[in-house]
Amino acid sequence: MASGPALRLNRGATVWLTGLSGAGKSTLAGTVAELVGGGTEVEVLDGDEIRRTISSDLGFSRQDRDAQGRRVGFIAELLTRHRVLTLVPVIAPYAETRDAVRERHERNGSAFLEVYVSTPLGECARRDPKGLYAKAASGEITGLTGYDDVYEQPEHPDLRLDTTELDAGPSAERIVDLLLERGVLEYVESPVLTGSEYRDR
Ligand SMILES: Nc1ncnc2c1ncn2[C@@H]1O[C@H](COP(=O)(O)OS(=O)(=O)O)[C@@H](OP(=O)(O)O)[C@H]1O
Ligand SMILES: Nc1ncnc2c1ncn2[C@@H]1O[C@H](COP(=O)(O)OP(=O)(O)O)[C@@H](O)[C@H]1O
Repeated sequence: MASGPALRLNRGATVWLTGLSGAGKSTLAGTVAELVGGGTEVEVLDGDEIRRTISSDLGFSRQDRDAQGRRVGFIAELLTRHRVLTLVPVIAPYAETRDAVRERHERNGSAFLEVYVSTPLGECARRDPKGLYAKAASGEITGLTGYDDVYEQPEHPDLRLDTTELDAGPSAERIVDLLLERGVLEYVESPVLTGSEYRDR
C-alpha cells in the first residue's frame, strides 16, 4: 500500500471571498472545496443561492446588502463554530458589514479570514459571466457593484488574489496555503491505495 499526504481539517474557519461580480469568488470557493477533499466538512455559502432562499426579500440597496452580509455572516459563524470549513463567495461591498461579521466571529472564538479577490473591474467586465456588465453598460440595470455602485476595498485582507495574474488552480492553492499557515488545515500521512491494490482489496 502506498501512502501520501492528505489534508486534515483541525478546526472550523470562515473564508470570506469578497470582490466584484465576475472576480472569481465562486470559482475559487468551488476549487478550494475540491482541493480540500470529500472527507472534510466543507460548505460553500454562495451569495446568489442565499439570495434565492433565505434572502429572497432582499435587493441591492445599501441596507439590503448590509443585511445580506450580516445574515450570511451569522450562518457562517455557526457552521465554523461547529468545525466546518465555511467558504463564502459573497461581494459584501462595505467595510462596516465585513468588520461586523469579523467581530461576531471573534466574540465567539471562531476563525475568520478575509480573502480579497481583487480582479479589476475591466477584467470582470470582459469575463461578464452573467451578462451583468453588458446590462449595466446599456442602462438596463443600475447599481452594479464597482461599476456604478460602491465597493470598499479591504485595507488589510488576510490574502489578496488578482485572478488576472493567476489561474483558478494556483489561486485556490494560495488559499489552501493560508489555511495551512493558520493551522486550520494540516497535512497528514494517510494510506492511499494504488489502482491495483484498490481493485484487489
Ligand atoms: N446590482 C448588482 N450588484 C452586484 N451583484 C448583483 C447585482 N444584481 C444582481 N447581482 C447578482 O447578485 C450576486 C451578488 O450577491 P451578493 O449577496 O454576493 O452581493 S452583496 O454582498 O449583497 O452586495 C452577484 O453574484 P456574483 O456575480 O457571484 O458576485 C450577481 O449574480
Ligand atoms: N484565475 C481565475 N480564477 C477564477 N475565475 C476565473 C479565473 N480565470 C478566469 N475565470 C473565470 O471568471 C469567471 C468568474 O466567475 P465567478 O467565479 O462566478 O465570479 P464571482 O463569483 O466573483 O462572480 C468564471 O467564468 C471563471 O471561469
